[in-house]
Amino acid sequence: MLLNDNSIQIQANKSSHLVSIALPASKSMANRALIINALGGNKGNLERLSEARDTQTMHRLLLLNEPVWDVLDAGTTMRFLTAYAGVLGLDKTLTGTPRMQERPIGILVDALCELGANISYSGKKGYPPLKIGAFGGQRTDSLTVRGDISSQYISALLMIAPILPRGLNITLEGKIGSRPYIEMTRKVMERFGVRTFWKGEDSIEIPPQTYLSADITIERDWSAASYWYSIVALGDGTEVFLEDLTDDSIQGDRKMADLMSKLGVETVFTEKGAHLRQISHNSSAEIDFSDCPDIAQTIAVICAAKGIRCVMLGLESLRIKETDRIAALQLELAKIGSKLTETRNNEEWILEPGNLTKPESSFHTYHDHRMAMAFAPLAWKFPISIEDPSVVNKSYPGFWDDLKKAGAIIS
Ligand SMILES: O=C(O)C1=C[C@@H](OP(=O)(O)O)[C@@H](O)[C@H](O)C1
Ligand SMILES: C=C(OP(=O)(O)O)C(=O)O
Repeated sequence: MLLNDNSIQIQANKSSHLVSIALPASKSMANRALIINALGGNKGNLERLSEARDTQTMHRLLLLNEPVWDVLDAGTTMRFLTAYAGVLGLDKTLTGTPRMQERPIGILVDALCELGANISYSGKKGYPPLKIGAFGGQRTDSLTVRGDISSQYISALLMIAPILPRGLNITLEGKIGSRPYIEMTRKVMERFGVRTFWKGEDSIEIPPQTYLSADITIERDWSAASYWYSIVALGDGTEVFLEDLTDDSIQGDRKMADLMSKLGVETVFTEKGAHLRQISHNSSAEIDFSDCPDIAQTIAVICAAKGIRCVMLGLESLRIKETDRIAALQLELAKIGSKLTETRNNEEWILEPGNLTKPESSFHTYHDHRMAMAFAPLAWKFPISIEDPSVVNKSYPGFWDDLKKAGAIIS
């Protein structure tokens, strides 16, 4: 489907049926595999690379011998390429969308410069665009980095660490958010023959090592799966089979299956994938999203639409993603009568569901793929319209076509 319109109308067919969906591959896993494979001389074989724009951009830029790398709106691509170009001493300007230029990167740049990289800011200090130059040789083998802003800085440092002559010791300071993404990085590194070691709770040692060649199949995306849990939860009678989605995933968003067992969806894993079916749900929930920030929007909409009061914790990082996701949720949830209120300064938010009797039906997406996909399942409750549908291309370009397979009429 060509997606150039400013908005689409969606009306769901509510008859009971089973739909089988091939989710896109995980852009997080794919972007790690691409960087690591490049650091190892591109000897590995990566199967099922994600069609997500973030991954396509990473792939293209790594092959592109040009002075300017434009990552568009891809956070991992920006952070991972900064570390990659920084330690390889590539002469590059790294830039991105206006929003990317508001997403902080100072913690990573400071760490890389301490290590010996030559990186300066072309615009505002602490933010892209960045100008990268020659690597001045390794100046230290230990760094202390804040863990409470973005785990992507830590993943970026982890991946370049083994190629440093003296290796690296990274000590993390403060609360560590998105920890499963750090573990995903360690696991993908391990598939390429490189070992890293936790020294206590907050310190990781990476001895100097060589990345080996590896054949890797990228896992299906658990963050993308979350929208199908929502469709099953809201679409009484719709059952979904998610092909090749695995129980023993390296993705933290695998947690969706456990959370949804209390919020109205049962998961049965088979050799071929995951079967989702609606079950009864609790009337309230308390969920900490520190480990899985990308499914917060999906769950907020599910709770709002099913009348579940939800205490939401660990949402701090949402303010610096593709948009300020807390502000965006507050505005859009209000249209369906729900209130999201901050109760403890930056620590706890309460979602009070309203009733869906007179909902507004037109939703803004704020350049954020997850706003579009989190609100789309509401079409299984009432006809809706979603602004800027092509925003989904960042992680899930086939989303609207898959929705049609599930009986949605999209115009
Ligand atoms: O490393 C990754 O692949 C990601 C880490 C998370 O970001 P933060 O670490 O900034 O929370 C997540 O929100 C993002 O979608 C992908
Ligand atoms: C936050 C996200 O991505 P990134 O930070 O890589 O832009 C996301 O996909 O939800």
